Amino acid sequence: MVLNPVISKLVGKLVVLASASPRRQEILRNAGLRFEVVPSWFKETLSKELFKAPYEYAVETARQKALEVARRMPFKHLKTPDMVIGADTIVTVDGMILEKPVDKHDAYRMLSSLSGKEHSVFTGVAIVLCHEKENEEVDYQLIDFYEETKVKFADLSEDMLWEYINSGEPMDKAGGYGIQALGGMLVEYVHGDFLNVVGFPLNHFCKKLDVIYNHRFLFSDKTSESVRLIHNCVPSAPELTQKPPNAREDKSNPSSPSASPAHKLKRKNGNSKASERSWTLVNSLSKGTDGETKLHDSENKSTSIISRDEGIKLNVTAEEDSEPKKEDLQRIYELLDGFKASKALFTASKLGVFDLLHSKPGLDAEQVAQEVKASVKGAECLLEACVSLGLLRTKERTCPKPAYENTDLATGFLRSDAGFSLHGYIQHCNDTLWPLFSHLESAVKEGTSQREKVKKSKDDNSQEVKLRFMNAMHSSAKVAAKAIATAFDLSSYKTACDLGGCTGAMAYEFIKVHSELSVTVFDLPAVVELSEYFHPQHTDNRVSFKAGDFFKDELPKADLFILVRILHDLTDEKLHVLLSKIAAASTPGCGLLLGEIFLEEDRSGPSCGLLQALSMSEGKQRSAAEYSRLLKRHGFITAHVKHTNSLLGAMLCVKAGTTTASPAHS
Ligand SMILES: O=c1[nH]cc([C@@H]2O[C@H](COP(=O)(O)OP(=O)(O)OP(=O)(O)O)[C@@H](O)[C@H]2O)c(=O)[nH]1
Repeated sequence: MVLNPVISKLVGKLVVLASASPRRQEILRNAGLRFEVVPSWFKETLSKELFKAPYEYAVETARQKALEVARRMPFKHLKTPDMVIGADTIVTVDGMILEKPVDKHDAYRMLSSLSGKEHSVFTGVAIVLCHEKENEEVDYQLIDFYEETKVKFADLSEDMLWEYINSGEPMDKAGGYGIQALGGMLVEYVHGDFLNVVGFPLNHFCKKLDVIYNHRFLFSDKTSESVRLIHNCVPSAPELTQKPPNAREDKSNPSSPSASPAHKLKRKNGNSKASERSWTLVNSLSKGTDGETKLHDSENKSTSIISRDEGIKLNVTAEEDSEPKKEDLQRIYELLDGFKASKALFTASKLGVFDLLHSKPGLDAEQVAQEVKASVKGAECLLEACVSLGLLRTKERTCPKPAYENTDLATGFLRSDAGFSLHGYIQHCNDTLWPLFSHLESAVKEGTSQREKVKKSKDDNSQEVKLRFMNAMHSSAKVAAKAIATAFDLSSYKTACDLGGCTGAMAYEFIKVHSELSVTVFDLPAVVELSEYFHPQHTDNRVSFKAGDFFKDELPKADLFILVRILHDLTDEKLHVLLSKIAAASTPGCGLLLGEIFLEEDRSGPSCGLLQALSMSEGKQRSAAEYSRLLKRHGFITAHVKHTNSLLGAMLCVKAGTTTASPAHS
């Protein structure tokens, strides 16, 4: 086996790592593999006593992790990966399976059981190969394996143990240690693959790839014994989480895997950290009616009920006066204080603090106060708050008064003349969104936007107000423009029309990255008139502006229509009016490129989209699949969806019909 050719077989394929483990990502990245990370939502709830050997448990967990992602992606991400890789690492000692400790005491229990002894580390790996069939169904083929490494720990004194535990390192690691870091100091010897202990057996994986690709038994030969069509062979996770009717708990034997209730339980169940914790101290387990399993946690005095198909349904806590957890309190206070942080940012931006400290870094509070015409006390508080928010930092100097300067964040985004300045958008947040949100309670009760309640000043229609709004749109468009413009290969398109393109921020970025493209910005006459304030110094005649109303007027001819942050503002009704006009102006093969915040399919996030919806006057936030369905009704078939580095996702759709242009995925 030669490594590089093996990895290079995967070039151009959509390889997905179904793991949140940073170590797995690093191991594979260092090996030169290009992949996307989609952490698995599989809840590690398999009953350990169902498996004859510990490695079977690790392999089955790895399979379920990978399959969950392989099954989810065509629906959630609207793309089918070529390969999904899942892994699960466990440690076994004295017949017990150790996973990641749930708290310091659990870590102590694990590490003291490893002290002075040899133990085994197993990593189960599952490779799921996805084959899309013509009818859009997907066939899955599964290859799995495991690797064992023996590790011997030195005798660990109590002091050593606690010092290590207090370093925090054990908490997200199988067996409670990280061999690659401080944990390496506890180890006397390693027999076998070191990377297997860290979380991924790279060598064995490459050998498997070699077999898959170089021996050509997989993609071409579906009858191979090594390949399994998963619906024939893999029990679903709920089946595996049930105890067999005759399974007995051997509580008398401490080495029996079933003796420790923690082994039967998963730490990852439930959505919240609170429910994760309540799993960990469970110390009795009883079978209820209707296939429910009840878990009694005597220490936390709580009962959790697991149903056959749903995982945890309920978590009833009997006593509520226990110490609140620090992270929970922190999270709540972060939310409570969110508005204060926003307002501190708005104020510092409005007073010009970031511009001032860019031109004169190292001023103290008194000097800043003088320059921005504020009180010394007020400036001092504001500057300190900005330091705590990571927007400013204090410069080291001998003088007793702290001297302030911008952090990279402020330099990059908060200066009014920064390339990606959000100054205009911050002003919009302060002047328009902030007052709207102060009426949120009525907005929610009445189900209407509160725009008319926000006091209108008589010059609301003034040029200055319009320019301020355009500036806000301009700054947020500039930040997202590159990600949208480069999301797909658009080389087959020569003319584009950016509908509602405002100042042309998007259009100028598009022509920068697509040398053959010309873009017409189509917007309302008042917008087009003011857009010249925003044109770059050296305008390019590949960008032109056309005034019109896209609901009423004829649209310019183009072979690519661009709609960035337009559709979420429209009701379904208006959206159909606009889409039918675009469809009428498009010929088969024409593209429609959407830039929007795409909600999760279950509408559980992202919060930036859901929070924005709270102040929207009409329209609604939608998921990529929803947009895709709406566009399909107008003959646009979704070609690709891309989750970009910016807040916006990108979706490229193509007008159906006989076509000459066929855009490729970049
Ligand atoms: O010496 C080390 N041993 C183990 C680890 C890390 O431990 C975890 C094992 O946990 P698991 O297999 O359940 O994987 P997760 O981290 O939960 O990620 P998934 O999303 O894949 O479930 C793993 O991260 C190892 O890397 C270590 O770092 N050093």
